Amino acid sequence: MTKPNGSSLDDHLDAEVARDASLADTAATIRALAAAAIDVSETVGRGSLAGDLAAQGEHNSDGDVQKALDVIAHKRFMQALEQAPVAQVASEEAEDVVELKRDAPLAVAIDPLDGSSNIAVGMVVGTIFGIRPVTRGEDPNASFLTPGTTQTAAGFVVYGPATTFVVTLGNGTRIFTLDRAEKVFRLTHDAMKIVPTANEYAINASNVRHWDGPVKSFIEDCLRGTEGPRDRDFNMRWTAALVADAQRVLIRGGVFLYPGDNRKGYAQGRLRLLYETAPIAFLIEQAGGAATDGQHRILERVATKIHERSPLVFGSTEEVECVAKYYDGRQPSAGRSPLFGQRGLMRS
Ligand SMILES: O=P(O)(O)OC[C@H]1O[C@](O)(COP(=O)(O)O)[C@@H](O)[C@@H]1O
Ligand SMILES: [Mg+2]
Ligand SMILES: [Mg+2]
Repeated sequence: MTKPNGSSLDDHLDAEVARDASLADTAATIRALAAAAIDVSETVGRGSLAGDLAAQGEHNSDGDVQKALDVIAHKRFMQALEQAPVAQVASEEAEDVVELKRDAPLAVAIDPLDGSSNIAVGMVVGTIFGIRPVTRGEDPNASFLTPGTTQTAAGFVVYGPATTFVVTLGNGTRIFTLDRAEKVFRLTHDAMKIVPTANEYAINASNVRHWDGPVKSFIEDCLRGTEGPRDRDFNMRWTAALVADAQRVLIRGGVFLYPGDNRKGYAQGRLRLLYETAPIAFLIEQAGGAATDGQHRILERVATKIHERSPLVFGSTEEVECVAKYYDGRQPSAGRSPLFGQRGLMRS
């Protein structure tokens, strides 16, 4: 049994290992990641006093320019994972799989610093990770080319006004908040339950002209509010850090979309399957929500390469299901009733 609010992440991990002894290595890895997160939190908290954390460096695996904080976080988390029972790491900030302890049982996919565009403006950033068993074989990527259902744990850290550590080991999703004085993560949100429906959506609406028909129709019907088929008004939020949007959805529901679109290189959206969408999907499902690529469950998706992207729609079950209806034609208003005349603001 998990201890009440205020109990430490360590206590929770002990309880999880008592429930299932096979989680001992996973728990040890989470402890190492949490210690590193406290260090990264301190650097983020110093802001510009820590130097130019947004200073630009090399290009990473995805072609994004690495910022100083991306590199600091990558190094600190790699250092942590070297001390854990981890054989392989797939990091956003490393082109190839990094080999650690040869005979160790686990593989970790990590986005050391999520929300990089927020660094320069002192806004929320985070870290995302997914842990899965090692698959031994010829292919050095083999451990990561398995469905998200093989994850033994997933989590993310939000470096915001408070630093939070959000984690699941397959037995519910919990939020631990950093007690800065004692340098301990303490339980603040036990066994979370995402409300099945809510009037809030998150999408980067500047991409409207690039979206496909179902996404345009879904968002347009949200915008039409009580005058449209949804018959209720919606609010919109976009933090530009997946971790912060995910934490909001966990706490008060809603739906997040980063779909594929017709910009060059964005057919599968922007987010990476192994260290962004699959861990978030595990956490969301463990809190009673849903996570799809628009139609299909993210956790069943299998990567073919370590930096593969995937579309992501997650949140309150009824909202995620509603998006699927626009994709498969079950939503009668999909493709008609435009906002402005015959041709909608967002429909081509
Ligand atoms: O700038 P956009 O297209 O709105 O994308 C924002 C999304 O990109 C990300 O910043 C991608 O993460 P990285 O910063 O790790 O590359 C997400 O956190 C966020 O949801
Ligand atoms: Mg990211
Ligand atoms: Mg990143």
